[in-house]
Amino acid sequence: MNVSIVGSGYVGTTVAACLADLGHEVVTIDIDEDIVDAVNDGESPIHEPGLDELVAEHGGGRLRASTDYAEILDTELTMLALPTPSNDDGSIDLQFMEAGAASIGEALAGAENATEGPHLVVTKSTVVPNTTENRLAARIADAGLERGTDFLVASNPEFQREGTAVADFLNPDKLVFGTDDDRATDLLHDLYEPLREAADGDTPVVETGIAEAEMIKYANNTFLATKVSLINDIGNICKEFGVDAYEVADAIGLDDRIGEQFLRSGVGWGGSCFPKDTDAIIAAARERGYDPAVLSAAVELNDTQPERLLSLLDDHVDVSGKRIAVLGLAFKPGTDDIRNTRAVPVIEGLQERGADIVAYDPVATENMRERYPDIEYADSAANALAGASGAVVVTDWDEFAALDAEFDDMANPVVVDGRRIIERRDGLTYEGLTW
Ligand SMILES: NC(=O)C1=CN([C@@H]2O[C@H](COP(=O)(O)OP(=O)(O)OC[C@H]3O[C@@H](n4cnc5c(N)ncnc54)[C@H](O)[C@@H]3O)[C@@H](O)[C@H]2O)C=CC1
Ligand SMILES: O=C(O)[C@H]1O[C@H](OP(=O)(O)OP(=O)(O)OC[C@H]2O[C@@H](n3ccc(=O)[nH]c3=O)[C@H](O)[C@@H]2O)[C@H](O)[C@@H](O)[C@@H]1O
Repeated sequence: MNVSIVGSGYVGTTVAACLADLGHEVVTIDIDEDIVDAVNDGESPIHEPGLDELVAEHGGGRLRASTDYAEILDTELTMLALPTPSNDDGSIDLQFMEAGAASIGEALAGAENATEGPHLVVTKSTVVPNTTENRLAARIADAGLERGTDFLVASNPEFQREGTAVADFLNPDKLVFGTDDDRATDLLHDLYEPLREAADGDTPVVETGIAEAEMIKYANNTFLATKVSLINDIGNICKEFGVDAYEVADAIGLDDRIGEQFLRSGVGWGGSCFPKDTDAIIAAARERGYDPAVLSAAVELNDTQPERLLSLLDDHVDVSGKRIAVLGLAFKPGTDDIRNTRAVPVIEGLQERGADIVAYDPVATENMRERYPDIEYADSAANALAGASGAVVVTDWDEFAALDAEFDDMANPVVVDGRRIIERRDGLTYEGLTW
């Protein structure tokens, strides 16, 4: 199939490179010329394990990039993989999606569509229910086009995670096709047929309405975020009783109805999606007169975990004027992404207390330096710990599990672990956040 993808960022590039690898002819359209040049030169514009190899193999061949929306005319369907950030009040900001949809409309209106039948426009980005039909279809139609005759719309949300995006896309737990037209459903089946064949054909396909598909994505992300907040709530209770929340989580995870994943309690969830998607669906619900009590509590609890971490440190050290090590800055291990990382409230809490911060992360230091240029950054965990009067662990990087003698070089060996990654041992004052 000939496929176009508007937006060549984390999702667009990953999906494009994987679809090219599965045999489709794919073109990505991006306004950023550096990204377009990189893809055509066979270089991945983003860091994801396995993506460099796929872009190197197909870039400039079955995978091309362009700044020209007219490229969509030679394709059977166009996916929108544009950003959906938050407005100041937490609601979804649709400016990028509406601009992309308007450009698609202009391209479709301005030239003869080379493919048979109405062009299919698929929302890959995460958008609140009814956005595709009410907002995006309307922007496409603004060019003088008629939905149903000139174009169709559908929703096909994406569930990949950062750090494992290629593997997640190629081996999904499910595919969700939100359509209101048989031709749209058939095209999505054609698109994913090679993926399902490669995955032994047993990937479940959920055929549903467009708004249902949009809501499935929010339900998925907010359920997982709430699951982590719930285990953090339970973990905080455990801590009050001196009970190990990880032993409790391991046991309850054996119940199939609960499941073992997303039960790692600690300093909370961050990243480019859980916080913005939770805020967006809460804002959209409130706009319609419903206040989602559980989701609001999940956010509130997530916001308090960093302060709980710091109050445990306060129990052992008066941090004012003292050197305090922050281990881990990325929102999770395996990425240099610091968007909504829990390290930010931890750093700000330490600054409010007058601490002298020294931070370390294996890959995210430069990103954090842009945000906080005035704090000290160490080039190793050992150098961050040397002379420190206390340390907090924010990201569960594997290398922190190997730390041992490095704690002996601290001025005062106190560690508060927000991710259950450091070994408790003699000579170290160790506090786990929920154990
Ligand atoms: N990052 C992730 O792991 C996941 C993200 N999502 C969702 O996918 C969507 C996209 O997210 P990311 O890929 O992370 O965004 P991103 O910010 O990495 O990429 C967006 C790309 O769109 C380009 N762009 C902006 N305006 C444009 C326009 N008018 N025309 C053409 N290109 C334009 C930008 O230059 C950028 O390269 C969001 O809705 C997000 O919630 C869903 C699942 C996973
Ligand atoms: O919509 C998205 O962008 C994506 O958001 C998340 O993926 P991601 O944010 O990349 O990372 P996760 O592995 O889900 O972790 C999110 C946060 O939760 C935290 N977490 C996760 C699991 C856990 O048990 N405990 C915990 O604190 C992580 O440390 C991290 O800060 C979802 O897992 C993906 O399915 C979804 O596609």
